[in-house]
Amino acid sequence: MENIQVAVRIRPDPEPSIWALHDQHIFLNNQMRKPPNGQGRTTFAFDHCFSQDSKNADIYSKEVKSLVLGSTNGINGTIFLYGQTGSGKTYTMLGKENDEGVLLQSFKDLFAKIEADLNKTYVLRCSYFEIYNEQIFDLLKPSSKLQETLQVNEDQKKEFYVKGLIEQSVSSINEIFEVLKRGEINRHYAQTAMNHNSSRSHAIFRLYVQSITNNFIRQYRREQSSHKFPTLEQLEAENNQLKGAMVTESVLNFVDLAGSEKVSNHFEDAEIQDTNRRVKEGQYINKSLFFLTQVIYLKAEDKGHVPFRNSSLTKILKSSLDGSSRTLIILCINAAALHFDYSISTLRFGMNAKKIETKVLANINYQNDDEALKILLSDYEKKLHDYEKIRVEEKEGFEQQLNQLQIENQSLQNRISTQNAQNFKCIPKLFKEITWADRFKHDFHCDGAGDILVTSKKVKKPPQHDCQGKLVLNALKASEQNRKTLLSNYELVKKQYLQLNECYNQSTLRMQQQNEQIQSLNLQYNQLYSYASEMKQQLNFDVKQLGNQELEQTIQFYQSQLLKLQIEQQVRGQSTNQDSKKEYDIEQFRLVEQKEDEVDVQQYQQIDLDEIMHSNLVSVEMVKEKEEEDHQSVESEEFFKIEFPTYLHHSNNFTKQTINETASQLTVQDLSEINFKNVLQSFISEMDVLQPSVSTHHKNNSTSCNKKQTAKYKTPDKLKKQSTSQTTIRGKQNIEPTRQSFNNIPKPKVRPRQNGNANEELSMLLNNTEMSKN
Ligand SMILES: Nc1ncnc2c1ncn2[C@@H]1O[C@H](COP(=O)(O)OP(=O)(O)OP(=O)(O)O)[C@@H](O)[C@H]1O
Repeated sequence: MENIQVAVRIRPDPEPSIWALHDQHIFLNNQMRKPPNGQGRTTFAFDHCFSQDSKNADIYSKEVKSLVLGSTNGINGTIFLYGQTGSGKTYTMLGKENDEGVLLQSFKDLFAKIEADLNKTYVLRCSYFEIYNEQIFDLLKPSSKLQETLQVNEDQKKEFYVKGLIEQSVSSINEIFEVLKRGEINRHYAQTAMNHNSSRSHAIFRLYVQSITNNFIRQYRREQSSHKFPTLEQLEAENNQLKGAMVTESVLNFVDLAGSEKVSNHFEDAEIQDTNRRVKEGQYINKSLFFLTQVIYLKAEDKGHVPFRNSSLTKILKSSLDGSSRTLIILCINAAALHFDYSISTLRFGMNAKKIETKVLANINYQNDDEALKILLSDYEKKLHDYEKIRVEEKEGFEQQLNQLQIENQSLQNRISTQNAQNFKCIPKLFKEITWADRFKHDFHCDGAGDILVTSKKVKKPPQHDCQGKLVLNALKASEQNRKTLLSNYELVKKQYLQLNECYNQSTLRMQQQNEQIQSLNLQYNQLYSYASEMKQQLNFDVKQLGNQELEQTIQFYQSQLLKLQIEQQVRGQSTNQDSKKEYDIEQFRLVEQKEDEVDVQQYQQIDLDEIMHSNLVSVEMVKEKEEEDHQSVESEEFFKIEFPTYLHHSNNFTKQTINETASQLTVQDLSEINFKNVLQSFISEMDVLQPSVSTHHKNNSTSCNKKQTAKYKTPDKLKKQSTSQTTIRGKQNIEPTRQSFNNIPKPKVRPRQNGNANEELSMLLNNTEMSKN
C-alpha cells in the first residue's frame, strides 16, 4: 500500500508571502501567527513543499519523474494539479519557454527510457480531453467536430472508459508533442468559440504505455542498438525459438483541474456530509471537482462506499484513486494574504488526499508469443489506422476549409459587386464635389474640426466615404482617375466658356453701339419729324398767308401803278413834290423787296390757293390791260379814279369770299390752323378797313396797313417758336411719328417767280421821270 503523494507549491507573487516552508511543512509566517476567522490548523506537512523560487524541473525531478517512469513497468500513474484559479496549475503542467512543464519533461524522460530499454519494445497511445460542465470533449478531434461530446462507459471488468475517445499512437517524442500541441489549440478554440471557461474545465492528458518483451524482441533490440540488423533468415530462425512474452500495461494521467475556489471547504463538518445537500450545491459549482473532493475525503476516511459514479471526473480517475495507481497531487497556492482562505482550503484538500492509500501494482501479463505478436500487429494496424484517419480528417478539414474559402470568396465577390455599384453611384456625387471644390478652390481651407471653411464661413463637412480595405482603395483610385478626367474636361469647357463669353461681350458692345446709333437716329428722326410738322404748319400758314400777301402785293402793285400815273400826270404839268416822291419810292422799293423775299419762301403749296392766285392774276392782267389803256387814252385816268376802286372792291370781296371758303375747309385739328384762322379773320377785317380808303388815301393807308401787318402778323421766327411749342404739346399726346409718315412729308416745290419784273418796271419809270425832269 502506498499513500497518495501530495506536494505543495507556492506561486510567486509581488505581495509578501504569508507562508513559510520548512522541510516538508508549510505554515503561516511570523506576520500571520494567528489565522483570520479563528481557523485552527495553519501548519501542514506534505511530501514536498516547493517555495516561490522553485522551478518546474525541481517538481518534476523530485515528485513526477519516478511516477512517470514507473509506467514503463506497468504501474499506473496520476498527477493532479489542484488549487484556486491563477495559482499556477497550468504553469506547472505545461510551463513556459524557460521553465518547461512537468508534462513535457515526462515525455522526454519516458521516451529516453524507452529508447534506452534494450529488452522491450513499447506501444504508446495518448488521449487529450476536457471535462466541462460534466461533458467530455475530445481535444484531439478536428475542430469541426470538437462540439461532439463523449460518454463514460463501464466495461466488463467494471472499469470506466470514455467511449469513442481518440487514442493516438505515438512512437517518438515529436509525435507526442504534435498531439499535445493539437489538443492545446483545440482547448483554446473551445475557450473562444465554445465559451469554455478554462478555470472551470478539467483538462486530462492520458498516455497509455504498453511494453512487450520476449527473446526475439530482446535480441532484435540489442542488435538494433549495435546497428547490427539481423537478416530475414536469422529472424525466422530465432522466431522459432520464442517461448512466451511479457506484456506490461499502464496509464499515465496528467490532470489539470478546474479552480478549486468554488468547492466547499468544510468536508470535515458533519453537516456537509449529507450527500443530497452536496449534490444540490454541486449544481451551482463545478460538480466534478466537488465529487472528486468528496471521493478523496471518503477514501481518506475509509468510510465505505465511495461514489465514483457521481461524476465523469471521478469515473475516469477511479483507477487512479481506487486501484493500483501511483497518484501525485500537487497543491498550488497563492502566497498573498488575500488568498488565505482558498489556500487553506487547498491545503486541507491535500491533507485529506494524503491519507488515501493505493495498492501500487504493476500490470504485467505473460502471454505466448502469438499474443505479443498480436499486440504489436494491432499496434501497427492502429498506427496505420490513425495515419489513415488523420489523412482523411485532414482531407475533410481541407475540403471544409476549401468550402469555407469558396463561400468567403463568393461573399467577397458580392461585396466587390456591391461596392462597385456604390462607387458608380458615387461618381456623380464626386463630380459635384469636384465642381464644388474647383469653384471654391481659391477660397476654401480646412479648420481644426475637419470642416471646410469658405471665406471663413462654414459650408459643409468634407465628403466622407465608407472604408472597406482594398475595395475602397481601388474605388478611390478609380475615382481619382475619374476626377482627373473630369478636371481636364472641366478645363476644356471652361476655356470654351471664356471664348464664348468674350464673343458675347463683343456682341453686347456692338449691340450697345448700335442701340446708341438707333437712339441717335430716332432723335434725329424725331427732330426731323418735329421740324417737318413745324414746316408743314409753317407752310400751311405761309400758303394761307401767301394769298393775303399776294393780294396785298396786288394792291401795292395797283397803288404803284396809280402812283406812276400820278407821277406821269405831274410830269405832264403838275408840280411834283420830290421829297415825298423819294420817300414814296423808297417805301415802294422796300415793299417790292419784301415781296420778292416772300415769293422765295413760297416753295411749296398744299391747299387750294389756285383760285386765289388765279383771281389775283386776273386782277393783275386786268390792271395791265387798264394800264395799257391808260397809255393809250386819257379816259383811263377816269377809269382809275372812278371804276377801278369799284372793281378793286369787287375783287377783294371775291378774294375774301374765297379765303373764307378755304378757311371753312380747314379742320380745327391743328392749333396752327386755328392761328391761321385767326390771322385770316384779322386779315379779312383789315381788308374791310382798308377797302374804303384805297382810292383816296392809298399811300398812307398802304403804309399803315403794312405796319399793322408787320406788327400783327407773326414773323417766321415767332411762328417757328410757337410751332415748336405746339409740337411739344403734340408730343405729349403721344402721337408717334413713323418713317412712313416721315416719308410722306411733302417735298418742297419751287414755284416760278410771278412778278419778277416789277422792280425793273419801277426803276424804268423812275428813270423816265428823272429824264423828263431834266
Ligand atoms: N511558478 C510560477 N512562476 C512564474 N509564473 C507563474 C508561476 N505560477 C503561475 N504563474 C503565472 O501565473 C498566471 C496564472 O497561472 P496559471 O494559469 O498556471 O494558473 P491556473 O491555476 O492554471 O489558473 P486556472 O485555474 O484559471 O487555469 C500565469 O500567467 C502564469 O504564468
